Amino acid sequence: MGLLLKMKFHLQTQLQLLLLTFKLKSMETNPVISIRNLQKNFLNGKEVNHVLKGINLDIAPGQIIGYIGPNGAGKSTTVKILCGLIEDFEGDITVLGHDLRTESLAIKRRIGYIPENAAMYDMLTPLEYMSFAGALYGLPEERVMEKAGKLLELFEMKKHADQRMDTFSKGMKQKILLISGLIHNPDIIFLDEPLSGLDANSVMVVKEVLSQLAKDGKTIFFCSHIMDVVERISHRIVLINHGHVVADGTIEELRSGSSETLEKLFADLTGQGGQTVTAEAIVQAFGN
Ligand SMILES: Nc1ncnc2c1ncn2[C@@H]1O[C@H](COP(=O)(O)OP(=O)(O)OP(=O)(O)O)[C@@H](O)[C@H]1O
Repeated sequence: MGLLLKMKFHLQTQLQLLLLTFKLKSMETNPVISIRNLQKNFLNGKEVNHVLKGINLDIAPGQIIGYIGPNGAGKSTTVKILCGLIEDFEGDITVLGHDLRTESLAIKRRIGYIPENAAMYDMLTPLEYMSFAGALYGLPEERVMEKAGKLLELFEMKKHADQRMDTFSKGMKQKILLISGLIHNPDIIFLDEPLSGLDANSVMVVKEVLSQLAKDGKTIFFCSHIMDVVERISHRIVLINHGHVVADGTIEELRSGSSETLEKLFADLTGQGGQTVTAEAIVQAFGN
C-alpha cells in the first residue's frame, strides 16, 4: 500500500472514530424530552385550577421514568401534553428534538401513547384494530400482522385475535392497547397506569417488556400508583405534588441511604402519612 493510501486510510479511521465519539457523546447529553417551566391551568366554572405550576425535566434516552404523585396531581395531564393531546399549555417542550408546539405531528409519528382508559373501537377484533392502528402510521400490512402476531402470543392473547373486543375484560383490552401502542416501534412510550386491570402474569410480562424496550434504547415514561413496581423498574422516579416536582432521582438517591420504601417516601413528601387515622375515620363514619 502506498504511503498516500495509508495516510488516507488512517485519516478515514480517525474521522470515523471522532464521529462515533461525537454521536455517543450527543446520545449521552441530548435529552429526548426537555420540559421548561410547564404550566397548565383548567377552568372549573369560574375557579382556576392550577394543576402544573412550573415543571422542569430533562429526560435521557433509554431510561424508564416512573412519574408518580397523588390523585389529581397532574400526571395524566403532563402525559397528554407531551403526547400533543392538550395543546394549550405554558412553557417550552421539545420531544426528540422537535418543538411540541410547532412540530407535534413529527413527534406523534415517533411516540406511543397507552392511556389507562381509551375509547377503543371494540366492535373490531384485535387484528382488525391493529391493522387500523398500523394503517394510521402508514405501515405495511404484512409487517403489522407479523408484529401483532408475536405480541399477541407474548401477552397470551393469540387465541382471541379474531374475537370482537366488546366481549373482552378490562385487562384484555389493556393488553390490546399496549400492543397497539408499540406496533409502530416508537422511540418514546408513554404509559398511563399500564398495569391497571392486568393479572399477575401480565404485570410480569409488561415489566419485562418495558425493561427490554429500555435496553433497546427506547425511553419509557409511565405513571403508576403501584409503588413497588415503580421502585423496581424505574431508572429515575419523578414525584409531583401541588404542581411542582418534589422529588427526582434514582430510588437509591430518593432513599438517600435510608431503607425507607418508596411508599413511605411518597406519603412523607405528599403529606399523606395519616392513612391509619383516615381509615379509622372512614370506618367510624360508616358505623354512625
Ligand atoms: N379536561 C379537564 N378539564 C378540567 N379539569 C381537568 C381536566 N383534565 C384534568 N383536570 C383536572 O386536573 C387535575 C389533574 O388531573 P390528572 O388527571 O392529570 O391527575 P392525575 O395525577 O393523573 O390523577 P390520578 O392519579 O387520579 O389519575 C385534576 O384536578 C383534574 O380534575
